[in-house]
Amino acid sequence: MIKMKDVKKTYPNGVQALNGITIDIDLGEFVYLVGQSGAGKSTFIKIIFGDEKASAGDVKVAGHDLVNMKRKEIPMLRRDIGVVFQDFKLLPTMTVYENVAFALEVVEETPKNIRKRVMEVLDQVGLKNKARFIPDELSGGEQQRVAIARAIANYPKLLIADEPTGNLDPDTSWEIMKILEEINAAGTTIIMATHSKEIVNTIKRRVIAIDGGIIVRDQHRGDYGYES
Ligand SMILES: Nc1ncnc2c1ncn2[C@@H]1O[C@H](COP(=O)(O)OP(=O)(O)OP(=O)(O)O)[C@@H](O)[C@H]1O
Repeated sequence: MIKMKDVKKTYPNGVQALNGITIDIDLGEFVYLVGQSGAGKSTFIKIIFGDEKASAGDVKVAGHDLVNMKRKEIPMLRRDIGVVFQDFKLLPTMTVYENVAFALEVVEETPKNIRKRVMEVLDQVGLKNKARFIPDELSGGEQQRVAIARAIANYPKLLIADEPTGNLDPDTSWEIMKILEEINAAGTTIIMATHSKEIVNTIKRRVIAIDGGIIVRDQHRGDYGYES
């Protein structure tokens, strides 16, 4: 699903955020990405969904060659990847329904299929009854569930979550984790950057630790390994 070889990233200001990352992540895996602030987690994630380009090395994601990819090909890559952020990034003037439908309209799904699929994913995240609400009328956990529904609406092979529970209280965080586990159990590969020691040490999965732009640990059913 993801194959990186000696990937480096130097930002225009000279910061070397990634210093030689080599990694294989298989279809269906659930991977935590851990590391201190500034370690390079977000940069790693941005390279995977084509938000930043590697300065050197090879990057293959869901069959796409990201190094030789042209900008106009990025939408094709994004069809295979759903992304969820710490701050939800919902469109504030649109309803829950419209936020999710939007993700399907841009890939030119038919109106009939959009209606069916939006209600299906809202049901999956337990928010069918809030379809007409706007984001401001929802709790943080509910907003994150809408963001997850939007991210999976187009059946992505890969779901990337950059600190999805970072703004949520512990109970709500466990609800979000339950949903992510269900999505993974249905076959979607998940990569989740997190600072939550409790989550990583409780729901045991592969742990990739990044420090100073390199992978310092890659452990099957690993621990968080830092003080939170
Ligand atoms: N757009 C950018 N331009 C220049 N430097 C950047 C940019 N984005 C990140 N950096 C730098 O690259 C390094 C890695 O940052 P990155 O955001 O990948 O870390 P992180 O592990 O995700 O941190 P956090 O846990 O705080 O989100 C840091 O030194 C950061 O300042």
